[in-house]
Amino acid sequence: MSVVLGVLRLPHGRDMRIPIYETEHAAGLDIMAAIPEDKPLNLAPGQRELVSTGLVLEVPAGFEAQVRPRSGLALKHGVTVLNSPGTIDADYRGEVKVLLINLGQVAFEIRRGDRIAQLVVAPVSQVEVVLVETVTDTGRGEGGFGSTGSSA
Ligand SMILES: O=c1ccn([C@H]2C[C@H](O)[C@@H](COP(=O)(O)OP(=O)(O)OP(=O)(O)O)O2)c(=O)[nH]1
Ligand SMILES: [Mg+2]
Repeated sequence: MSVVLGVLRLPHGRDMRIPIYETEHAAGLDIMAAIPEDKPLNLAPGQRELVSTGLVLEVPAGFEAQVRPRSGLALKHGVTVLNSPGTIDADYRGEVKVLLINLGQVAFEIRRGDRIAQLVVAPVSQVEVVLVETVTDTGRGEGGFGSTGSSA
């Protein structure tokens, strides 16, 4: 059975196309900037901005929607999602927004309808949190952060 993602377009996003998978097995649904046509966003180097998408999602319980960067924007312009991957909780009913940052050297202009990020819908587990006094021994133990060596 397919997983259904409810997508509501807010008034300022009514004319925008709904997110679609661009290829047969794409993981991400591209989402667009729903900013005013006459007010493009000029993202200066180092600047971050919360960008409207005009979308409210109804993510099914047991899933989340992740807001991920588009690799092309990152490679060509140094523009990425600051809090990547952003988390859209299944019970969130506000507008999905994308926190973009320009890590490049030059300003980057975003216009209405530009694809700024992608949504990946993924299953999540809510666990039962149990307070314990000890944890089991393992081979790794406390080793981490490069403890297994730096060579391939
Ligand atoms: O990139 C993002 C990340 C989050 N959200 C929305 C949906 C999410 O369900 C809500 C809360 O996100 P998060 O838990 O990451 O933020 P918080 O700082 O912990 O805020 P809160 O106290 O509201 O949980 O904000 C977005 O629209 N875009
Ligand atoms: Mg939170």
